[in-house]
Amino acid sequence: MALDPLTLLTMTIALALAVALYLALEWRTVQEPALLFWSAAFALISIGSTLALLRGSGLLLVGIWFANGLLVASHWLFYAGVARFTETRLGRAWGLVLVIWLAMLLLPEGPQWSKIMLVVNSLLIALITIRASFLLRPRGKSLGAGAAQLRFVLLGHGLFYIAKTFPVLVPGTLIDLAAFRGEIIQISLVEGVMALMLIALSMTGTVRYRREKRIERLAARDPLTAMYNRRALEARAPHLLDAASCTRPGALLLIDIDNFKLVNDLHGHGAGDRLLVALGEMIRLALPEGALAARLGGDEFVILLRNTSRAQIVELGEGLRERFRALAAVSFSTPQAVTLSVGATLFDQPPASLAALIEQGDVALYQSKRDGRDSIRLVDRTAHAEPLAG
Ligand SMILES: Nc1nc2c(ncn2[C@@H]2O[C@H](COP(=O)(O)OP(=O)(O)OP(=O)(O)O)[C@@H](O)[C@H]2O)c(=O)[nH]1
Repeated sequence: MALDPLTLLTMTIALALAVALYLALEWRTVQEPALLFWSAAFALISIGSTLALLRGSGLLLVGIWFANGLLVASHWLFYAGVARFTETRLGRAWGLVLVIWLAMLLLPEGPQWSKIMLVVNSLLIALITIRASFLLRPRGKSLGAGAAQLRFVLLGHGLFYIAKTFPVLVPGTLIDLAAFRGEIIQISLVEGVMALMLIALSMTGTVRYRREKRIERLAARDPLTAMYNRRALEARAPHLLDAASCTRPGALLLIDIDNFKLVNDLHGHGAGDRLLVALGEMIRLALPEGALAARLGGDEFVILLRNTSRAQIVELGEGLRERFRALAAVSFSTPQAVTLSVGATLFDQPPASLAALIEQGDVALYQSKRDGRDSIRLVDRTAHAEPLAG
């Protein structure tokens, strides 16, 4: 069954309106501004297609030139949305597209002008759409699977609009925008309906993918220090722990603030929070390449090292201990010094689990606390273990 242009146009109006509403609702949940641009773009397509119905009543300026112009404007909004999504600045030159569109409102009617209108319109849409697809190319960090889909859908849509200009330029091709007749119009409408669905699907996919990644990132982080939390460490540790061997031992450093409660009690919880953030930053800056760090909770932090040695553990632990002691001393006055205790364990066999390793670290940490705090205790569990170091 062949669908006539009017039926296709009516389908376009309904579909574009539904997509505009859907994207607006999606925006309410996701709060991604690109969705608002895209929703407005689909609303414009719906308005433009409704106006296009008026050409049958002889309202050619509104029904053809203005309606087709809205199609250009809607693609421009697609592009603005993609620019927002990819955090790209829109150049001023892109405003020219709207100027050309306004200028086209002045075109007189007639089949020849229909052709010129169609070519200029198509090239503008192709330019905008291909540029939008270009913005979605992978750069450094991936924009995700949804963005890759959107990129190819927009590219295909742009190439279709370029291809559309070729038959228009062949002498004798029938294009009568006023009577709404001709094969190109028919093909354009079918492509339009398909593109509407594909673009809308890939747009929501793009935004949802980013949202899921953001939620994943947030779920992996401790909100105060932005370090990995225990769950994130558990997910990432096995890779590092399994790499331990006699020639490439691994280590865990369990770090706990001494007398931290005094900071909270005497200077307020906010001061305690600032100290935790400062320690997190200190750890982050001291972290060797390939190491992992996390805040386990409260005032307890952990570092996992790969391919390390006793000397490296002591150097790292002592460095942190000294810097933290100096920082706490100048920041807060307390009856007892606010310092760091570090319990470390060196291993050359993959441990049974991260929890088991943390338990071993706890034993060393307890020794430090019991012996007066402000120190590092190391338990060497390698085959060539030397006596405990202090
Ligand atoms: N400011 C702040 N305090 C916290 C946070 N989480 C836990 N705490 C506090 O950290 C303190 C940790 O307690 P402990 O480790 O037993 O106290 P401590 O004074 O460091 O004692 P030692 O470790 O034995 O030296 C408690 O007072 C908790 O209320 C947080 O996110 N922010």
